[in-house]
Amino acid sequence: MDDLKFLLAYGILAGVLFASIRKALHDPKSDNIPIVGSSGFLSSYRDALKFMHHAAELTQRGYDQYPNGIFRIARLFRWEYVVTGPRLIKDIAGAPEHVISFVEGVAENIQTKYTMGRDIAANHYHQQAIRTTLTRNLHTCFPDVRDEIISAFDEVLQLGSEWKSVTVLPAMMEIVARVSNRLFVGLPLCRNKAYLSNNVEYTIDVMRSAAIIGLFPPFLRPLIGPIVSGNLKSFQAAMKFLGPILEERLKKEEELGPDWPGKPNDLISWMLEIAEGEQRTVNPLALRILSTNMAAIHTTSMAFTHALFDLTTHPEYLLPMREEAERVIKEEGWTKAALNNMVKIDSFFRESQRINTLGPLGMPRRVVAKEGFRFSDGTVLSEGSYLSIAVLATHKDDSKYENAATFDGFRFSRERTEHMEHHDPGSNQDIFKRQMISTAVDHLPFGTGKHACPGRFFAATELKAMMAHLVINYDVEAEAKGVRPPDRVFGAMISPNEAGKVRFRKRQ
Ligand code: HEM
Repeated sequence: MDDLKFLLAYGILAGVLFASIRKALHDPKSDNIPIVGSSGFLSSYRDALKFMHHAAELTQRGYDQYPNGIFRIARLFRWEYVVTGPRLIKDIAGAPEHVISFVEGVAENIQTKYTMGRDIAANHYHQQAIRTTLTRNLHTCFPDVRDEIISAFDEVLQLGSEWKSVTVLPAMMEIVARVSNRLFVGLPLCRNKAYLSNNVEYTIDVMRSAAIIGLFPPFLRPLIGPIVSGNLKSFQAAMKFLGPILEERLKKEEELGPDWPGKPNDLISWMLEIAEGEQRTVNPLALRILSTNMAAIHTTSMAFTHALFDLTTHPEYLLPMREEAERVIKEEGWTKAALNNMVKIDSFFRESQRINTLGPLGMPRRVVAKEGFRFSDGTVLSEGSYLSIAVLATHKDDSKYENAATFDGFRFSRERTEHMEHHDPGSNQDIFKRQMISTAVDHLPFGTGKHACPGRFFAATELKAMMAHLVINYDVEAEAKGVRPPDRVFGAMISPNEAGKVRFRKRQ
């Protein structure tokens, strides 16, 4: 459908649906939950449109008024219930899936049913493989990760001793896609440019289709969804690459058994160890490789890009991180365990993730229990309510972080050192809480609780190894001294500037 026809159809439908939207916005059980913005029908509709460009301001306004409670903001066809404060965040983090659903919350954002199919929402064995086998294999597979980082930096950045400007986000997307796929599908596919860019395209395809479907009221989505996202081109393209490999693996298992000699140690094998019945066929396996790429590539490359923009805006951090990386590698060599001792680099990422969240809101959920959900302060959200957490406002709260608005790259490594000096070194509990991978009610880049990102151990290993490689081997500086390329804001999503550049050169 071309754009004009699409807009026309949408305009007519919007008119017809006017009255039903009003009904959808009214929920008597939640009438006592304060509204940030307007409560009138037309004005709340205007607020919903405003949310697309001012989500962070609206959320911050709500957070300032209700720092330990729940407020609501109008979205196009529903209310968004925004939760703040440690007590209520804990309520969400600990709630079971059949009461407050992660899957249904995410489904609203990516329209899973139409963009990726019902099966992926119903069966999560790839997440189990990431949480267990992939994470356990990080030590063993670290030499592969390291090898891929070296060749990807060389081939993607193509640097010599002269300064060169590089557009950071696309370059990091390529490097991260390669390094991640070294563990997901192995060599040689992890270096196939067409396969890698198709993975990036798949995520964009899904997000674009989801955004269009989300413009329609829920009852029209079963009609519109398949038209908008039917047979995503990038899924068909991915099958060209993944199909033959998966067929080969399935054939080998059938002929030689599950532990055949020379079986690769990668995500395909780890998924096959868990998958049962129908899931042990090419399409479901390919969809899960794509879905893992979707969860991994954009998030990790955005985190590295933000960190690089932070580093070049605050160049005073470069030498201490270089000194740390060189010292640790000299003492321990390039191992996963050595990364644990790079506390400054770890702290730098934790701080960068604190300041640069994926959006003002996080941890999207939907209440699915028939009786609704009662928070520990007595507030009730009825079945069907969509909720999320004011992540960015929490991270920028001065009562939780000293000078919260200021980027302080070593705030967490300092806290860890101070803790070591003043406490029994045997009681390590609190120190670990300040690591990049540790989630908390006031530190939510990876979420917290039951659905906290299972890929964060891999992401941290990859990001820290990339940063150590970078500071040891390259000089890096801002394109314009002291200027950080401004973030891009799309509705409730914040991304580092995709055109932002920094300058690199190989160290002499
Ligand atoms: C810096 C990089 C990353 C960030 C910032 C990130 C962030 C997140 C967040 C915020 C969630 C949702 C948590 C919630 O709502 O409670 C999540 C879930 C998830 N992430 Fe990540 N992630 C990253 C890297 C990765 C990687 C590398 C993988 C795969 C290897 C991965 C796989 C997943 C999966 C499978 C889920 C769904 C978990 C579930 O259903 O319980 N992520 N991630």
